[in-house]
Amino acid sequence: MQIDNFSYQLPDGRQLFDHLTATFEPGKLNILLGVNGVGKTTLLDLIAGVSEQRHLPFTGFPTMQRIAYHMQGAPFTGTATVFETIKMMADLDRPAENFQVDQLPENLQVIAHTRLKDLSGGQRQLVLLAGVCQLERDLYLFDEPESGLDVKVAVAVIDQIKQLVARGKTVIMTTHQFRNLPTENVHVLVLAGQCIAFSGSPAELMAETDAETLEDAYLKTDA
Ligand SMILES: Nc1ncnc2c1ncn2[C@@H]1O[C@H](COP(=O)(O)OP(=O)(O)OP(=O)(O)O)[C@@H](O)[C@H]1O
Repeated sequence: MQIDNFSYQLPDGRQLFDHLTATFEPGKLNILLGVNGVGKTTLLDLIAGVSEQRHLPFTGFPTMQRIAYHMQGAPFTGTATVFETIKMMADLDRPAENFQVDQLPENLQVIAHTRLKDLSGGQRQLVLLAGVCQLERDLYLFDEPESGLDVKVAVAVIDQIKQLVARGKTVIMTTHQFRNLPTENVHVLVLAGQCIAFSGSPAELMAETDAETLEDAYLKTDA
Protein backbone atom coordinates (compact mmCIF):
# COMPACT_ATOMS: atom_id res chain seq x y z
CA MET A 1 0.00 0.00 0.00
CA GLN A 2 1.72 3.06 -1.27
CA ILE A 3 1.28 6.81 -1.46
CA ASP A 4 3.55 8.44 -4.04
CA ASN A 5 4.62 12.04 -4.22
CA PHE A 6 1.35 13.33 -2.77
CA SER A 7 0.78 17.02 -2.11
CA TYR A 8 -2.34 18.28 -0.32
CA GLN A 9 -3.72 21.65 0.72
CA LEU A 10 -6.28 22.25 3.45
CA PRO A 11 -9.47 24.11 2.53
CA ASP A 12 -7.96 27.29 4.02
CA GLY A 13 -5.00 27.01 1.63
CA ARG A 14 -2.43 25.72 4.12
CA GLN A 15 -0.08 23.10 2.67
CA LEU A 16 -0.44 19.95 4.81
CA PHE A 17 1.49 17.42 2.70
CA ASP A 18 4.25 18.24 0.24
CA HIS A 19 5.52 15.45 -2.06
CA LEU A 20 4.68 12.89 0.62
CA THR A 21 5.69 9.31 -0.14
CA ALA A 22 4.72 6.48 2.23
CA THR A 23 4.69 2.70 2.17
CA PHE A 24 2.45 0.76 4.55
CA GLU A 25 3.51 -2.85 5.13
CA PRO A 26 0.86 -5.55 4.61
CA GLY A 27 0.25 -7.94 7.52
CA LYS A 28 1.91 -5.57 9.98
CA LEU A 29 1.02 -2.97 12.57
CA ASN A 30 1.92 0.30 10.84
CA ILE A 31 2.32 2.99 13.49
CA LEU A 32 1.99 6.57 12.27
CA LEU A 33 3.67 9.03 14.63
CA GLY A 34 3.82 12.82 14.58
CA VAL A 35 3.07 15.93 16.60
CA ASN A 36 -0.46 17.30 17.05
CA GLY A 37 -1.82 18.84 13.89
CA VAL A 38 0.79 17.37 11.53
CA GLY A 39 -1.90 15.55 9.56
CA LYS A 40 -2.16 11.96 10.84
CA THR A 41 -5.97 11.91 11.01
CA THR A 42 -6.22 13.66 7.66
CA LEU A 43 -4.02 10.96 6.12
CA LEU A 44 -6.20 8.19 7.61
CA ASP A 45 -9.32 9.97 6.30
CA LEU A 46 -7.79 10.14 2.84
CA ILE A 47 -6.80 6.45 2.94
CA ALA A 48 -10.32 5.51 4.07
CA GLY A 49 -11.86 7.77 1.46
CA VAL A 50 -14.23 9.32 4.01
CA SER A 51 -13.40 12.97 3.46
CA GLU A 52 -13.00 12.89 -0.31
CA GLN A 53 -12.20 10.46 -3.07
CA ARG A 54 -8.75 8.98 -2.95
CA HIS A 55 -6.24 10.68 -5.19
CA LEU A 56 -4.33 8.83 -7.88
CA PRO A 57 -1.07 8.59 -5.90
CA PHE A 58 -2.77 6.11 -3.51
CA THR A 59 -2.12 2.60 -4.84
CA GLY A 60 -2.64 -0.91 -3.46
CA PHE A 61 -5.19 0.10 -0.80
CA PRO A 62 -8.42 -1.93 -0.49
CA THR A 63 -11.72 -0.36 -1.48
CA MET A 64 -13.65 1.58 1.18
CA GLN A 65 -15.94 -1.44 1.76
CA ARG A 66 -12.90 -3.56 2.74
CA ILE A 67 -11.60 -1.03 5.29
CA ALA A 68 -12.59 -0.80 8.99
CA TYR A 69 -12.02 2.67 10.45
CA HIS A 70 -12.01 3.39 14.18
CA MET A 71 -12.27 7.16 14.20
CA GLN A 72 -11.12 9.39 17.03
CA GLY A 73 -13.99 10.66 19.19
CA ALA A 74 -16.68 9.22 16.92
CA PRO A 75 -20.15 9.94 18.31
CA PHE A 76 -21.41 6.57 19.43
CA THR A 77 -24.48 6.70 21.63
CA GLY A 78 -28.03 5.35 21.54
CA THR A 79 -30.41 2.93 23.16
CA ALA A 80 -28.84 -0.26 21.79
CA THR A 81 -26.93 -2.35 24.35
CA VAL A 82 -23.23 -3.15 24.26
CA PHE A 83 -23.93 -6.71 23.10
CA GLU A 84 -26.47 -5.65 20.45
CA THR A 85 -24.05 -3.11 19.05
CA ILE A 86 -21.05 -5.41 18.78
CA LYS A 87 -23.21 -8.28 17.50
CA MET A 88 -24.57 -6.00 14.80
CA MET A 89 -21.02 -5.24 13.67
CA ALA A 90 -20.00 -8.92 13.83
CA ASP A 91 -23.09 -9.86 11.79
CA LEU A 92 -22.18 -7.33 9.09
CA ASP A 93 -19.26 -9.41 7.86
CA ARG A 94 -19.88 -12.82 9.48
CA PRO A 95 -23.67 -13.28 9.62
CA ALA A 96 -23.47 -17.09 9.86
CA GLU A 97 -21.43 -17.11 13.08
CA ASN A 98 -24.18 -16.15 15.56
CA PHE A 99 -22.10 -13.93 17.84
CA GLN A 100 -22.55 -14.67 21.58
CA VAL A 101 -22.01 -12.66 24.80
CA ASP A 102 -19.03 -14.82 25.81
CA GLN A 103 -17.22 -13.69 22.65
CA LEU A 104 -17.16 -10.14 23.97
CA PRO A 105 -13.85 -8.93 25.43
CA GLU A 106 -13.88 -9.73 29.17
CA ASN A 107 -14.13 -6.09 30.26
CA LEU A 108 -17.35 -5.69 28.23
CA GLN A 109 -19.10 -8.88 29.35
CA VAL A 110 -20.16 -7.31 32.67
CA ILE A 111 -21.81 -4.41 30.86
CA ALA A 112 -23.11 -6.49 27.93
CA HIS A 113 -26.73 -5.44 28.49
CA THR A 114 -26.10 -1.80 29.35
CA ARG A 115 -27.28 0.75 26.82
CA LEU A 116 -24.64 2.85 25.07
CA LYS A 117 -26.20 6.07 26.33
CA ASP A 118 -25.54 4.90 29.91
CA LEU A 119 -21.82 4.22 29.40
CA SER A 120 -18.82 6.42 30.15
CA GLY A 121 -16.88 7.96 27.27
CA GLY A 122 -14.05 5.44 27.65
CA GLN A 123 -16.48 2.50 27.77
CA ARG A 124 -18.17 3.72 24.58
CA GLN A 125 -14.78 3.87 22.91
CA LEU A 126 -14.10 0.26 23.99
CA VAL A 127 -17.41 -0.87 22.48
CA LEU A 128 -16.67 0.80 19.16
CA LEU A 129 -13.17 -0.66 19.15
CA ALA A 130 -14.42 -4.18 19.92
CA GLY A 131 -17.00 -3.79 17.14
CA VAL A 132 -14.38 -2.69 14.62
CA CYS A 133 -12.25 -5.71 15.56
CA GLN A 134 -15.26 -7.97 14.81
CA LEU A 135 -15.42 -6.71 11.23
CA GLU A 136 -13.70 -8.93 8.67
CA ARG A 137 -11.82 -6.47 6.49
CA ASP A 138 -8.46 -6.23 4.72
CA LEU A 139 -7.26 -3.00 6.31
CA TYR A 140 -7.96 -1.61 9.79
CA LEU A 141 -7.40 2.05 10.65
CA PHE A 142 -7.23 3.10 14.31
CA ASP A 143 -6.92 6.78 15.19
CA GLU A 144 -5.47 7.06 18.70
CA PRO A 145 -7.37 3.99 19.96
CA GLU A 146 -6.04 4.27 23.54
CA SER A 147 -6.67 7.98 24.03
CA GLY A 148 -8.71 8.63 27.16
CA LEU A 149 -8.38 5.04 28.36
CA ASP A 150 -6.86 3.87 31.62
CA VAL A 151 -3.41 2.36 31.10
CA LYS A 152 -4.63 -1.13 32.11
CA VAL A 153 -7.50 -0.94 29.64
CA ALA A 154 -5.14 0.39 26.96
CA VAL A 155 -3.10 -2.81 27.30
CA ALA A 156 -6.20 -4.83 26.41
CA VAL A 157 -6.92 -2.56 23.44
CA ILE A 158 -3.42 -2.98 22.04
CA ASP A 159 -3.80 -6.74 22.57
CA GLN A 160 -6.93 -6.74 20.41
CA ILE A 161 -5.05 -4.87 17.68
CA LYS A 162 -2.11 -7.30 17.96
CA GLN A 163 -4.56 -10.19 17.48
CA LEU A 164 -5.70 -8.66 14.18
CA VAL A 165 -2.08 -8.51 13.02
CA ALA A 166 -1.50 -12.09 14.22
CA ARG A 167 -4.40 -13.07 11.91
CA GLY A 168 -2.49 -11.52 8.99
CA LYS A 169 -4.48 -8.27 8.86
CA THR A 170 -2.91 -4.96 7.93
CA VAL A 171 -3.34 -2.23 10.55
CA ILE A 172 -2.50 1.47 10.40
CA MET A 173 -2.67 3.17 13.78
CA THR A 174 -1.88 6.65 15.05
CA THR A 175 -0.84 7.08 18.65
CA HIS A 176 0.84 9.36 21.17
CA GLN A 177 1.28 6.50 23.69
CA PHE A 178 4.44 4.41 23.50
CA ARG A 179 4.08 2.42 26.67
CA ASN A 180 2.28 -0.69 25.42
CA LEU A 181 3.39 -0.73 21.82
CA PRO A 182 4.72 -4.01 20.44
CA THR A 183 7.95 -4.02 18.42
CA GLU A 184 7.49 -7.27 16.49
CA ASN A 185 5.65 -7.09 13.17
CA VAL A 186 5.69 -3.31 13.43
CA HIS A 187 6.45 -0.70 10.79
CA VAL A 188 6.94 2.87 12.00
CA LEU A 189 6.27 6.01 9.96
CA VAL A 190 7.08 9.44 11.32
CA LEU A 191 5.12 12.28 9.75
CA ALA A 192 7.02 15.57 9.98
CA GLY A 193 7.70 18.58 7.80
CA GLN A 194 4.76 17.81 5.48
CA CYS A 195 6.14 14.38 4.51
CA ILE A 196 7.27 11.03 5.93
CA ALA A 197 10.54 11.77 7.69
CA PHE A 198 11.21 8.15 8.74
CA SER A 199 9.91 4.80 7.59
CA GLY A 200 11.22 1.49 8.96
CA SER A 201 11.19 -0.91 11.87
CA PRO A 202 11.36 0.24 15.51
CA ALA A 203 14.88 -1.30 15.69
CA GLU A 204 15.98 0.77 12.68
CA LEU A 205 14.60 3.98 14.19
CA MET A 206 16.32 3.22 17.51
CA ALA A 207 19.61 2.44 15.74
CA GLU A 208 19.40 5.55 13.59
CA THR A 209 18.85 7.78 16.62
CA ASP A 210 21.05 5.80 19.03
CA ALA A 211 18.11 5.37 21.42
CA GLU A 212 17.10 2.49 23.66
CA THR A 213 13.34 2.79 23.39
CA LEU A 214 10.97 3.70 20.59
CA GLU A 215 9.75 6.71 22.59
CA ASP A 216 13.29 8.05 23.02
CA ALA A 217 14.01 7.38 19.35
CA TYR A 218 10.90 9.31 18.31
CA LEU A 219 11.84 12.19 20.64
CA LYS A 220 15.22 12.37 18.92
CA THR A 221 13.70 12.73 15.45
CA ASP A 222 12.93 16.17 14.03
CA ALA A 223 9.17 15.51 14.28
N1 LIG B 1 -11.98 20.20 7.76
C1 LIG B 1 -10.87 20.91 7.98
N2 LIG B 1 -10.78 22.16 7.53
C2 LIG B 1 -9.66 22.89 7.73
N3 LIG B 1 -8.58 22.41 8.38
C3 LIG B 1 -8.62 21.17 8.85
C4 LIG B 1 -9.75 20.35 8.68
N4 LIG B 1 -9.49 19.16 9.25
C5 LIG B 1 -8.25 19.24 9.77
N5 LIG B 1 -7.72 20.46 9.52
C6 LIG B 1 -6.39 20.92 9.89
O1 LIG B 1 -5.48 19.97 9.41
C7 LIG B 1 -4.35 19.90 10.27
C8 LIG B 1 -4.06 18.46 10.57
O2 LIG B 1 -5.09 17.93 11.40
P1 LIG B 1 -5.12 16.40 11.80
O3 LIG B 1 -6.33 16.18 12.62
O4 LIG B 1 -4.95 15.57 10.58
O5 LIG B 1 -3.80 16.29 12.69
P2 LIG B 1 -3.28 15.12 13.60
O6 LIG B 1 -1.85 14.90 13.25
O7 LIG B 1 -4.18 13.94 13.53
O8 LIG B 1 -3.37 15.78 15.04
P3 LIG B 1 -3.65 15.16 16.52
O9 LIG B 1 -2.46 14.35 16.87
O10 LIG B 1 -3.79 16.38 17.38
O11 LIG B 1 -4.93 14.35 16.45
C9 LIG B 1 -4.66 20.75 11.49
O12 LIG B 1 -3.92 21.94 11.39
C10 LIG B 1 -6.15 21.04 11.36
O13 LIG B 1 -6.45 22.35 11.80
